[in-house]
Amino acid sequence: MFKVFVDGEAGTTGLQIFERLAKRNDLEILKINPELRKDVNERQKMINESDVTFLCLPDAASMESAALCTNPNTRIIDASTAHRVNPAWTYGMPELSAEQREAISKSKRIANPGCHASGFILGVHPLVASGILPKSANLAAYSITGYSGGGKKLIAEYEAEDALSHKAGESKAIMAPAPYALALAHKHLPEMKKYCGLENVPFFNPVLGPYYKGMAVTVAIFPNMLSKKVGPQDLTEILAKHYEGSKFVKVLPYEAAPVLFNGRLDPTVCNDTNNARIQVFGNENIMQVTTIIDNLGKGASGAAIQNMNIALGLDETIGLV
Ligand SMILES: NC(=O)C1=CN([C@@H]2O[C@H](COP(=O)(O)OP(=O)(O)OC[C@H]3O[C@@H](n4cnc5c(N)ncnc54)[C@H](OP(=O)(O)O)[C@@H]3O)[C@@H](O)[C@H]2O)C=CC1
Ligand SMILES: CC(=O)N[C@@H](CCC(=O)OP(=O)(O)O)C(=O)O
Repeated sequence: MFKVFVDGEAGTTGLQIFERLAKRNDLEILKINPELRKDVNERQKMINESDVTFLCLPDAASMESAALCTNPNTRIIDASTAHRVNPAWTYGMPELSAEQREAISKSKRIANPGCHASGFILGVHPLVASGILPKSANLAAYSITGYSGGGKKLIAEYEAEDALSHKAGESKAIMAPAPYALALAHKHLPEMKKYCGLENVPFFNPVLGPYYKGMAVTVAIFPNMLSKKVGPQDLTEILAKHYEGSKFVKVLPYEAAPVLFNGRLDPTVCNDTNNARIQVFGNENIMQVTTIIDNLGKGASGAAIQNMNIALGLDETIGLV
């Protein structure tokens, strides 16, 4: 039976991975003494005893843990930003291509994608790969996210007693959507650029909402960016062809007048699943590609489990909905 260790199991991502693993009877979960969970020697022992170790830690601690691994058979799946554009690691997005899936299945070092980056890349990569969107395109995107994306610290801020309570006529900054990363240097930009094959760093504006989880990443597409004249129906077909047969990525049909939640987009529709839903909106004069995921699902823990399944040669859907 494969042995699995979660380094950082007390954190937001770690806890979700741990909960998903606990339901499985095909794996043995290595448990660390909670009092020793930050002890380097104890972590080193667990990592080297495991067939798979998930790193659910801040970047510096992830790099430290990766360096502790000396067992050549241990596969490391890192949820942090530390190794995502490091060529010695495999980017954990099997939906990029058959080659990427194959690379993940053979890799001992897998970098799990960032949540915003997952939404962006799933929507943009197939358009670049098909040639319809040139690599030189200057893209602009925004992403609406729940506060769990910021881990324990942000959750505590949003869930502080009374933080989200609201009376009519009373304004509270925390109740309003909050754009951040305003220096336009968000930490997911390098992976977005690299794995979409873009020449230029995109404009990217994440917006934090006063709700726990769920994410919608939207990219603007102007006709003069494209290599030939196409409309939203054509972009939908390119995306649908790329994700044909995908277990988790669904491309919704194009509708000129989409049926949405009271006329609005619902960033929570993929919550508690490992699914991504992509839809193209607009008309032939201006379009947008929107990808919805659970930031803790396909944006973190779900993707990590999917990568583990592939790396262990198992059915990629085991333990995931
Ligand atoms: N939340 C999300 O949506 C996503 C998060 N990620 C990434 O996953 C990683 C974990 O994030 P998240 O779960 O949100 O963060 P949290 O802050 O919720 O959890 C991090 C955990 O790591 C523990 N930790 C910190 N330093 C060490 C150390 N030196 N040794 C052992 N444990 C340590 C913390 O301990 P303590 O409990 O004492 O604070 C905490 O339990 C980060 O790199 C994050 O960027 C990736 C995708 C999405
Ligand atoms: C709401 C919020 O703060 N979200 C985090 C991203 C969460 C994520 O994907 O994390 P890593 O790239 O660190 O793995 C952010 O935008 O920095």
